[in-house]
Amino acid sequence: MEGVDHLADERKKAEFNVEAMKIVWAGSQHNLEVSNRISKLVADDPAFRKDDRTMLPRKELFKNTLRKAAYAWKRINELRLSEEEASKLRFYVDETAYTDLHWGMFIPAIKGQGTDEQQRKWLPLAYKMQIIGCYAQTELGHGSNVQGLETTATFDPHTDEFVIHSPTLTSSKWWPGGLGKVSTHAVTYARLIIDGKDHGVHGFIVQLRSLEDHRPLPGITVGDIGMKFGNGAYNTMDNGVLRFDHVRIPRNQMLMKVSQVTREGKYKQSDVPRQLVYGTMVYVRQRIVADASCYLSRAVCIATRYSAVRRQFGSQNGGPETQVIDYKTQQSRLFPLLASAYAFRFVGEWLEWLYTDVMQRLQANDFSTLPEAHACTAGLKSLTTSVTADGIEECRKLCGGHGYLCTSGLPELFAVYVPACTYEGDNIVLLLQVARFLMKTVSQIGTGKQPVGTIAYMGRIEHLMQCRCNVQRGFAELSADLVEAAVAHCQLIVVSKFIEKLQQDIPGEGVKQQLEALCGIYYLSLLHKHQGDFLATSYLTPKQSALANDQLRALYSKVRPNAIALVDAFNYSDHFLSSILGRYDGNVYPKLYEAAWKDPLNESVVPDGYHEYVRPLLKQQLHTARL
Ligand SMILES: CCCCCCCC/C=C\CCCC(=O)SCCNC(=O)CCNC(=O)[C@H](O)C(C)(C)COP(=O)(O)OP(=O)(O)OC[C@H]1O[C@@H](n2cnc3c(N)ncnc32)[C@H](O)[C@@H]1OP(=O)(O)O
Ligand SMILES: Cc1cc2nc3c(=O)[nH]c(=O)nc-3n(C[C@H](O)[C@H](O)[C@H](O)COP(=O)(O)OP(=O)(O)OC[C@H]3O[C@@H](n4cnc5c(N)ncnc54)[C@H](O)[C@@H]3O)c2cc1C
Repeated sequence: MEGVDHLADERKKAEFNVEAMKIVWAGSQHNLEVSNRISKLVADDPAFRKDDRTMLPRKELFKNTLRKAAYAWKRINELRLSEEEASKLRFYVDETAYTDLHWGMFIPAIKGQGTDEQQRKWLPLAYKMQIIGCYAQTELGHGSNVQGLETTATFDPHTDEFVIHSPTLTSSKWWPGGLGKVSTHAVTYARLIIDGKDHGVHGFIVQLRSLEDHRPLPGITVGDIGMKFGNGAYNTMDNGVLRFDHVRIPRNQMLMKVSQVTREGKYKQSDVPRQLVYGTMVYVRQRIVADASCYLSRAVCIATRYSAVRRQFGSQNGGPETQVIDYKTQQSRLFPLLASAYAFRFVGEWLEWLYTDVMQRLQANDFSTLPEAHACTAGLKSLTTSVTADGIEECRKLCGGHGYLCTSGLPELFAVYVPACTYEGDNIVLLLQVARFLMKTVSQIGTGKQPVGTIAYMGRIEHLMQCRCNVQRGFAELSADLVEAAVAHCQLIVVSKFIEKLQQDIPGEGVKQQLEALCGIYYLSLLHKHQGDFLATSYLTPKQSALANDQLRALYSKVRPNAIALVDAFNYSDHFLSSILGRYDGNVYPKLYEAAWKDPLNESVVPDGYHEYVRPLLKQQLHTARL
């Protein structure tokens, strides 16, 4: 029934102030106000419709994305939105587009690695979208191994230019988002060669397409790499292939904050670590952690609301059947994901703080926290994206058969999200970086150096103090175990940041209690999952392990009446969720029924192809039957 809130009874059960929880989730009253305003602006505008996305053929889908991106930009200018509001608008438009890379990587790369002069020249053009840029690092042959990139940038002292070249097929740039069909410029990573000497990988601003007719400039071959996983999803993005045939760019288009090439062809390194060339990746990994909570919470919101609507078995004396959310098995799969969404929100907030702190230190030439920032961004990116991708798929299963329909919103959410486990650093490769950092720390503890920050706890572990560890020896052989250690380290960060959040003043009736319950679910479910490790290492006795499990079940019961309100606190509009199963009003069945009839296959009663391919079969059966 239209207008009826089928989840009203569930909402009445809430034992906390949902509006106050919305503020906690948003980060502040101000953030909540901006989110409300901008999400409504997008939801109310039919130009941002997205319910047909999974049905559109690629070319139409892509053109539609271009239209939406242009329209979003028009609205941003008409309404004079601030940078914060504009980025919220792109978030609520909820369609992966070339603009993500322009704002998310091209501009940050110039800001982070360009000199003041370079920033003055390029940023105003980019901010006004008079040029559109992408981040062209990965090649056909190498993605993870950045030092293995093959594209060359050879300095020509006669003309004061770099010659950008793709010497092999495997050196073709491959994957950069926005490159395939739209970008006019790319921050391109290439090996710097001066006088035959290879100085390693550096960033260069290279124009790819004419600003007049959008054709590739001489020496440039560029296109899209083809369809990707799922319908709609990441296919709104033009991930591209790019080859250079001795393309010349002026010397001042090498990004020169970290190192410089002089007019005479001298290579000079600033007094900063060369790893700052990787700075854009650190920035984006930090953003990806913040995003993980958004994706996971969307899936959890859909699965929680639907689990309260869906009933199976358990009818007593002709009464209603049991809501599937009341099954302990459903709770034990769903509530740890609900808790994870909140946990990732808070660790994302903390990581943003850590990143800002590192940036401020770098300004003051203090590079001491860079390795920790690299380990935290790499490790948390890996942990949160893996859990989120698996969590979205679990939410699909929690919704039974209907979860498999595109109208549930879950298949597209999974398809668009799952590459986050690969892009911006393959998750295993990133965990190996964390493992390396941990092993280095162990070796330093042995020499008496006290670890600080997120590794301070290692200084309190007695047996680590006796360790004499060489990072290289045995590392490869033990890498699978070291990856597990890296995950455990990252989980510890997530748990400790959740606990630190609870130590803050959190206003709103019952809000803190709910967060305490969720925090308990987060760490107790981890403890339960890994109880074998805890028992094997005697960190827990079997009795303690059993008690922890009892406590976990008790927390599920505590959260159960609050579950719907806890997902309402994410404050997602029906437009943003784009899911019949996750509708705010829970009016699932009539809407599923209605939507089925809107499928293009149902436009005609007899399908195209019937007369060619089905009718002859039936005729043949009639003939056989007569025989
Ligand atoms: C609103 C904004 C939202 C933006 C969101 C946009 C989303 C758009 C969606 C998708 C975009 C996707 C874009 C991409 O995928 S871009 C390509 C990303 N590529 C990668 O991530 C490659 C992964 N590989 C690497 O990062 C590295 O090469 C490495 C694997 C980490 C290191 O390899 P290697 O062992 O060869 O190391 P090096 O010799 O290069 O360096 C050794 C020392 O440096 C330290 N290190 C490495 N990386 C960093 C870093 N980033 N920062 C600081 N320090 C770093 C490393 O630990 C070594 O240190 P040590 O002390 O041990 O010597
Ligand atoms: C949707 C999408 C968007 C992207 N956007 C961009 C972009 O805008 N710009 C850009 O430059 N790039 C982009 N990329 C590329 C992306 O960054 C790389 O694909 C990613 O860094 C992984 O590198 P790879 O493909 O070389 O994987 P590989 O390293 O080849 O990984 C293959 C397998 O090998 C394993 N492996 C690799 N090295 C090791 C090791 N040392 N030890 C153990 N196992 C190892 C990995 O775990 C994985 O299982 C994008 C990729 C995708 C999927």
